[in-house]
Amino acid sequence: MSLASVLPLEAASPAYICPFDQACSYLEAAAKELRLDRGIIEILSHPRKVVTVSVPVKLDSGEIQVVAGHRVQHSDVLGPYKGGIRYHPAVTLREVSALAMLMTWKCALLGIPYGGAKGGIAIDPKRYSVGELERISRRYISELIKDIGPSVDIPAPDMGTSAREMAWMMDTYSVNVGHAVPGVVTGKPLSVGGSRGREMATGRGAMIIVREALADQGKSLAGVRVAIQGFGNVGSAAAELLYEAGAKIIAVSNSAGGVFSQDGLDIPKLKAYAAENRKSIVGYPQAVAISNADLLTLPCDVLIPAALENQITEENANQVQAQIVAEAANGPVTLEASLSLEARGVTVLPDILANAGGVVVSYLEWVQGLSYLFWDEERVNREMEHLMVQAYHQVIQQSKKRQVSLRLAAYTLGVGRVAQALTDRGLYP
Ligand SMILES: NC(=O)C1=CN([C@@H]2O[C@H](COP(=O)(O)OP(=O)(O)OC[C@H]3O[C@@H](n4cnc5c(N)ncnc54)[C@H](OP(=O)(O)O)[C@@H]3O)[C@@H](O)[C@H]2O)C=CC1
Ligand SMILES: O=C(O)CCC(=O)C(=O)O
Repeated sequence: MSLASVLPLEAASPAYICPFDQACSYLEAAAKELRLDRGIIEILSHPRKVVTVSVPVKLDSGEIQVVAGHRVQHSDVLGPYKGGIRYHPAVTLREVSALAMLMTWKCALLGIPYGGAKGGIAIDPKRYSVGELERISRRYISELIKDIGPSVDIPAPDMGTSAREMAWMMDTYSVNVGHAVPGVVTGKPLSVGGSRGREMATGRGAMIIVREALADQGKSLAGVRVAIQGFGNVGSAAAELLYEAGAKIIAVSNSAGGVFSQDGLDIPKLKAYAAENRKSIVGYPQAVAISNADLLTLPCDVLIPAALENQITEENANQVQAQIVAEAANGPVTLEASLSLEARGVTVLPDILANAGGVVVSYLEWVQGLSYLFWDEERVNREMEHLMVQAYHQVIQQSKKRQVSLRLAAYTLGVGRVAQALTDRGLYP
């Protein structure tokens, strides 16, 4: 039985690519390669717990609106559930379920003692005031109070959320239980027990993985031409760090479109422009305007999709000109597109590896909080880099040993570790 029979069907256009079906296909492929028992696959293809809550919010106008909030806990075989909370209009239960499953494999691949979860609310945060977002965040977490906790399920930021929302959530949880519980969320501001380095962590992790992949091809970051889709937390941090390392960032984009410069964008100037223009990069004077679709097919060495799922599909995969595609977003390349890119010799660095820097520093934040001892940024970055480089080499080794793609190598490692723990714990009926 697949989850399709458990999750309600959501509005589907003919072009709809179900993220949960994609996630299950990856699981199936890894399980086949590992010759896993059907019973184990059955367990792992179902989230352990799916919670949907109604979140009533009083808008500034006085009107009451009710939005749906989800939290999907895929697996806690290796430790507490872990994963971000997304605020985006396209959030669906199937998407959140897929992202929760990816978190399970990501944490296992990186060797951090967590399971996988994800949360989401189908709102466009740009359409709400700060006060409304605070009320939504607090009510959502109040509704989930019995399902989360520092040793149960630890949320973190994802698209549309940041340290600000994590502080509200930490406060709401703490007030509910009667004492401060910083460990209930990660990605918090430093003032309430956040970790140095968390804000840049996902982008930094992506930069490290790209650097390692280039090194394997006898190249360095210096002078490499990079295009980045998405200029939010992940995309802008990756752009900044790659720029500092000497790469030429020739294009970046956000939901409104992109900017391109043949000679490379001045990323600090572009960030300053975005800060002055309510995060918008559109209209940046020292570049040419391009569309998101154009960005993906630019001639460049490295393409970093750092926004939404399903951006590179069967439709445009054969137009991608980059030699390396680093999935800083979750699920930006579909299964079919991945196969098509790999068949052309393009290196696809899979999401559960390329964007794991965020959850690794979340783990380091949690460890620091639990031990009441906070590190300087240099130490946080060093510990993160160690885990990222180690995972990268494990994936490369696995890929060579099994003669499979990097994605399948990463999945076999993640899925294999969870399956092993499941069997050792005796949870396999
Ligand atoms: N934050 C984290 O620590 C982690 C995030 N990720 C993944 O990285 C991705 C990005 O997350 P994050 O940077 O945190 O999110 P943010 O909300 O900070 O930024 C998202 C960026 O994507 C842009 N965007 C949205 N829709 C589109 C579109 N249709 N085309 C092009 N760009 C678009 C946004 O543009 P605009 O500002 O105009 O809306 C914004 O620039 C997600 O897939 C997330 O799951 C993975 C691991 C950890
Ligand atoms: O930092 C975390 O705990 C989770 C980050 C996340 O949601 C992700 O890696 O997709």
